[in-house]
Amino acid sequence: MIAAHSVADVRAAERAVMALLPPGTLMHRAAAALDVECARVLREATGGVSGRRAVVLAGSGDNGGDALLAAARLARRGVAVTALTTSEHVHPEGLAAARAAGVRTRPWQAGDEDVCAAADLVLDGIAGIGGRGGLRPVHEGLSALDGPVVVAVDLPSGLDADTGAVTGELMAADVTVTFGTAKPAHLLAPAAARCGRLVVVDIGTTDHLPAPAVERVELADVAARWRRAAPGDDKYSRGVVGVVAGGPDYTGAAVLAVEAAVRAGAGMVRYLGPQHPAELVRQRRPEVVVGEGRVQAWVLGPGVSPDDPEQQDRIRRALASGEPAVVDAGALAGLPAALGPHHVLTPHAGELARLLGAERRAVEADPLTHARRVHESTGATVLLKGSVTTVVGERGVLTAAAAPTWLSTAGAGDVLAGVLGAALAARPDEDPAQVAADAAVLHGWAATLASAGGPLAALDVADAVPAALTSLPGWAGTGG
Ligand SMILES: NC(=O)C1=CN([C@@H]2O[C@H](COP(=O)(O)OP(=O)(O)OC[C@H]3O[C@@H](n4cnc5c(N)ncnc54)[C@H](O)[C@@H]3O)[C@@H](O)[C@H]2O)[C@@H](O)CC1
Ligand SMILES: Nc1ncnc2c1ncn2[C@@H]1O[C@H](COP(=O)(O)OP(=O)(O)O)[C@@H](O)[C@H]1O
Ligand SMILES: [K+]
Repeated sequence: MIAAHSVADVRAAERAVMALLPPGTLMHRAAAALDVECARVLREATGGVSGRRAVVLAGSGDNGGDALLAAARLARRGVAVTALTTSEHVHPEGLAAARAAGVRTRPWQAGDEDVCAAADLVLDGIAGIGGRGGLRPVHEGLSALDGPVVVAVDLPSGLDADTGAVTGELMAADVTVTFGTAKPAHLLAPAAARCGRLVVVDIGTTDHLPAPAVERVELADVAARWRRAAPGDDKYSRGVVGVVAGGPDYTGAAVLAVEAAVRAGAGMVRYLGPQHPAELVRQRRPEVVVGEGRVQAWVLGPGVSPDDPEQQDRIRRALASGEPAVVDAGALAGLPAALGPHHVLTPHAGELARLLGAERRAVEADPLTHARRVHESTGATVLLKGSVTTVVGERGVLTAAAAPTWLSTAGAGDVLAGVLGAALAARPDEDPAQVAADAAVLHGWAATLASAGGPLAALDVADAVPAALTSLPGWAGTGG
């Protein structure tokens, strides 16, 4: 798990530690880590450090102070450093240290993108956790910078650290060096993709940080939590999944959701739907029972039309049953007023936008804020799909990343719904958001195996789930 803390919590932890240390200690720790990372990156990119050219961009806040102190250290290693200040007021001690070490310093001027482009490395210290709104117009040209390695101090300047919203131009980083803990923007879409490799540096604040605001679930976490079949189990205790999916138009969604639930370890799968998809489901998976009966969790909506009265009636009854449910695709169309955290809504950005009456583009620019809005207005757990999947539940925010981009293929969402249904049925007493994030991580890992770097078919993702489970790091050591 990678933990990220809110700006308010980071500032409080830094205040607590600073009260115990000589002034400037934390900034010097940050600068020392930046210096080491910049030297590493320069060596990787150019084969050396001394004699290489670096441009350091330094803004008005402490982020600029970190950058200037790092500039001084790099200059002492023999790097030719130019510091361009982007504000009239920059950290005085940092500026003095940089000048004393031989750094050339001057204010940023129009056209300085070219100076940056000619460098081996650019260190972005324009703004950190106090920044937002994207690069200022005068620096916007940096968004097209091509050539030098870019290292961001704390985060690419202009990102909103708490939400990961991208509301303007940014200079994407190859490496981001952050202090004390990750910030939500490092883990959330769309910001995470602009941060490059993330390096979290311990500056002594760890013991002063509360519970994280956002957690990224990793493969080892899934291995530790995924429910195994135990000697005392029978098919009912392992969890029966009821699938209401498919219709006259979308028969395949039923097959995909059912296949995924079976492969993810459901004790039994019941299918409810019209005759044609039911026949296809039976052909593909003779294990499935067609018809009503008791279930431990529901998968509702893949391939269901909003105008299909029989399927919509089954969905309504399932939502009112009190059992946990995955609420996907056609089940998102007419949500009842009474939803709870055991209902896991699984929209993609377009579906979430429709739920809110918002623009899809607005959701994509700030997925967390929009997912949170749906969680707050419905009471349901919200799993928003995308290159990073964001889960908002009662106890906080979880993310699943690292799915291959080839997963953006028709039917992949139906497979996720089935995997999640099996997990909810098997883990009835756990936080549904945690279960949902685990399912999304497993789904992404199964896609990685199915893809092997190339195109994949959604059904292959479902079929890769058992191998994905057994290849999780720590699976064997944790009872599998
Ligand atoms: N407090 C501490 O002791 C520590 C702070 N650290 C550094 O301090 C930073 C936070 O410092 P600050 O609170 O001064 O905040 P920033 O350094 O992020 O600066 C905020 C200022 O930047 C300007 N700004 C905001 N958005 C901008 C944009 N889009 N473009 C250009 N300028 C913009 C505004 O004038 C704002 O007041 C962290 O990101 C980290 O780099 C580190 O040194 C670790 C220890
Ligand atoms: N760019 C991407 N990189 C990685 N995974 C993605 C990307 N875009 C979408 N996904 C994942 O692919 C799946 C697509 O689901 P969905 O949009 O519901 O498709 P469908 O409705 O066709 O089944 C989701 O699990 C989503 O998180
Ligand atoms: K920065």
